[in-house]
Amino acid sequence: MTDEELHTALDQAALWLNAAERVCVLTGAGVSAESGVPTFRASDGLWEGHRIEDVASPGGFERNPTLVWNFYNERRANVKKVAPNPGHHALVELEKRRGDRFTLVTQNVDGLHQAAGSRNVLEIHGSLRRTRCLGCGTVANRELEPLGAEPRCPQCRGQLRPDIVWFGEGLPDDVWSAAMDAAHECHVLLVVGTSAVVHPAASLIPIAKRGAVIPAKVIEVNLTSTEASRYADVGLYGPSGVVLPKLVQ
Ligand SMILES: CC(C)NC(=O)[C@H](Cc1c[nH]c2ccccc12)NC(=O)[C@H](CCCC/N=C(/NCCC(=O)O)S[C@H]1O[C@H](COP(=O)(O)OP(=O)(O)OC[C@H]2O[C@@H](n3cnc4c(N)ncnc43)[C@H](O)[C@@H]2O)[C@@H](O)[C@H]1O)NC(=O)OCc1ccccc1
Ligand SMILES: [Zn+2]
Repeated sequence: MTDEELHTALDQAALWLNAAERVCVLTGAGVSAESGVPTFRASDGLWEGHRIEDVASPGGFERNPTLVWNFYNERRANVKKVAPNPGHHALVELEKRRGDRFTLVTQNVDGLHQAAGSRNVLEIHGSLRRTRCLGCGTVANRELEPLGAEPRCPQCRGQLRPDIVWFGEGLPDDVWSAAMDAAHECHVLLVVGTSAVVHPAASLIPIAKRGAVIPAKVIEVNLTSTEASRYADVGLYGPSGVVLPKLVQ
């Protein structure tokens, strides 16, 4: 996208954003790429030669919990080394201007939105920072402290798993229904750094497009066109760490 084209698209997007009463944002791995968190696509969906769907799945955990915990401990250790980027901070600024008429729905489990200062964040795929006990069900915030290959529950010594939504698992009802409501009621949906391939997360885009009262304006921010592009009213193609600060300035 030429600078001229990006400039024109930014003007249009800013107009819709400023006119919108309710704003919803959907983010994916791309918003954290400039912080040094690898995206799924960047690794061709593979980790150490394993298809991510195999590692990030209940079956994978049953077969080899140590392998799965190594996968997540490696990602926890990496997130501990990185910081939010200007894209995360721009979304914090956007929320400040909107207060409770702003909802940030993220597919990311890295917690970088909250680390940047975002408040109304819906983690529809869970978080690297939480564990869930398969014995007593306790969900605990363990931040990014090292957890070892097979962590046990401090309460009941039960087996712990990451509090993350794996492939083939349903999303947490309360968080998912809040996300659907936010998409349904928004006037602008900002879709940032997602390939929009994974479901049901990607279905938030057509939900917003249908809209409760009026169809939402969909603004896509990505390095390239995606499965979401057919719903986009305007596309801002460039690194989100560069484009988002321009959009909210
Ligand atoms: C692969 C896909 C086709 N498969 C699915 O969607 C499956 C199956 C399925 C269900 N319904 C369907 C309908 C159609 C087809 C398939 C399905 N869905 C499920 O299994 C879901 C669960 C899905 C959630 C899985 N967990 C994740 N994450 C946590 C784990 C973990 O993280 O370890 S999904 C995970 O992958 C997805 C990766 O996508 P992105 O984040 O978009 O990242 P990606 O790398 O793909 O793209 C990055 C983008 O950024 C851009 N980019 C890069 N750098 C930048 C930059 N600098 N700036 C801007 N943009 C940038 C790139 O261009 C690119 O576009 C995210 O959602 C992420 O959270 N569960 C379920 O259906 O359960 C049933 C059920 C229902 C009810 C009750 C019981 C059971
Ligand atoms: Zn327990």
